[in-house]
This record gives sequence, C-alpha cells and structure tokens, in this order.
Amino acid sequence: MYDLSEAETLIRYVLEDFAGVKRWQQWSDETVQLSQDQIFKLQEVLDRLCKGEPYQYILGKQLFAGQWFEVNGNVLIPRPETEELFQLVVEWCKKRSFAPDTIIDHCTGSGCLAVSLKKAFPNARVMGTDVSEKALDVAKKNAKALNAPVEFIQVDLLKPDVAQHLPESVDVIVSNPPYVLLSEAKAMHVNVLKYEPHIALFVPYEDPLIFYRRILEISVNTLNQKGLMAFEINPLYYSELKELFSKFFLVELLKDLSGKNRFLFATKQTK
Ligand SMILES: C[S@@+](CC[C@H](N)C(=O)[O-])C[C@H]1O[C@@H](n2cnc3c(N)ncnc32)[C@H](O)[C@@H]1O
Repeated sequence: MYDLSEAETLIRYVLEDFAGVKRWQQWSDETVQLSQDQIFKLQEVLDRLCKGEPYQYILGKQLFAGQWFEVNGNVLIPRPETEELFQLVVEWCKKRSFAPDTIIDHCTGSGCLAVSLKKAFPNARVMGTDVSEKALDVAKKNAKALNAPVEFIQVDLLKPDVAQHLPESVDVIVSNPPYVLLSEAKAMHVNVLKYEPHIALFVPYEDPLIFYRRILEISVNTLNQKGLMAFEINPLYYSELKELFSKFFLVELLKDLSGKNRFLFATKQTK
C-alpha cells in the first residue's frame, strides 16, 4: 500500500520513465497526448503493480543517500534504515575527524552501503563482499555508474577460508546481513516474500546471530584500534548481540527513526 504522496511520486516516475512524459509536462496545464506504445507500456507497469511487484523492481532503481541505485530481483531493495546506518557511520567518523583508510561492507547486495561510503570517503579503499554473483553484478554496475571505485569480491562468509581474501587491517566494517528467521516470515509483507531474494532476507539454520558471529570472528583481529564495526540488526535479538560483541568490544545500540534497536556499533576504544 502506498500513501498519497508516495503514490504521486510513483506516478510521476512511471510517466517519466515509461511514457517519456517529462516532469515539466506533468506540472504544466498542457494536455499530453500519449501514443499507443506509451499507453501499452503504462498498462504493463500497472499490471505488474497490481500483482504486487515492488515499484523499485519495475522502475529498476531505488534512491539511497541521494543517489539512484540500480536494483533487480537479485538484490534486496535498499531500505531507509540502511540509509540511516550509512548516515550514522559517516557522522561517527566526522565527529572524530576520522578518515578511514580501509572500509569493508559485508553482504553488500546492490552495493548501496559500499558505494555511498566510497563517495563519502573518496580516499579510502572500499571493499564489498557477497556470496551472490548476481548481486555482485548489480553492485559492480552501481559502482561504475556512480563513479565509485569499489572492490567487490565473492565470498561465502559461512565458509572457513574467508579471512585470506580480506585486508589484514581495517578501519570501518559495516554490514546489513540477512537477519530474519523463517519463523518470522508470516509476519512479513507477502510482496517482500514473493519478490525479494530469500538469500538476502533469511538466516540459515534459524540462527539469528550466525552472520554477526562470523563477521566478529573474522574481524576481531583486523579491526584497527580506532576503528568501528557497525551493523544493522534484527531488533528482536539486540540483547543477545550486545552480549556477543561486548566480550570483545565497547558496544553501543542505536535506535532507528521508528524507535527500534536497529544498529549496533562496536569499537575498541572509549567513546
Ligand atoms: C540484507 S541483504 C543486504 C544488502 C545490502 N547491503 C543492503 O543493505 O541493501 C544481505 C546480503 O547478504 C548476502 N548473503 C547471504 N548469505 C551470504 C553468505 N553466506 N555470505 C556472504 N553474503 C551472503 C545476500 O546475497 C544479500 O545480498
């Protein structure tokens, strides 16, 4: 379901992208005559929308941190919470006048975090990892289109040999890994389940901490003293995650705009 302003924005994008009706034409009093071909394209879009396909997959793009990212059914549609994570990481660094040299984004998907971080810290070496080759294809396209040289590598974080592919010293590690249990699926929107990649949503073995434990394991010795590990988390497991990371790091939980414990920041030094 869309609210009124979302629906209006969507209609404007659809008119522009699929029927070639420019923004100024949409605002002017002039009548725009659509061709048969344009009407056919609009009908096609309407059919897909009526079936519940997310408009981002239909348009093939999503705005994230002020930039358009290409998306398709092989990548999760970047969420506003993840944009909040990006902003919080940038603020954290700026507040400390910390210019990271090396940044890793695990489970990069569309590359939205990795590419945005490269834009925010152009001098940093930025890497993005993902198990899905098809997701990495999208991430690479986004990095190229947005002129953000990011190194993308295919790794399965759950396999033992991951560390050898990663730098030995890292300043910032971010991740929005899969964090939903299959048992939570019934509470999810049917269109998310139908159209978004399940590998991006669900944890294997019904283990909600699996990716965090693994990223912690491969990063505990490589994160620099002044560095930051920042995660998007499932608010249902914030206390277990806090306990896990507190064994090695100073931990701060941050809330998202809807007031949920959505982000975990782990550092080696005092705030
Ligand atoms: C929640 S999505 C996040 C995508 C993107 N970072 C974002 O925030 O929009 C999780 C990503 O983890 C990847 N993934 C799933 N299992 C993985 C594994 N075993 N190793 C590495 N990446 C994995 C998925 O392919 C997916 O792109």
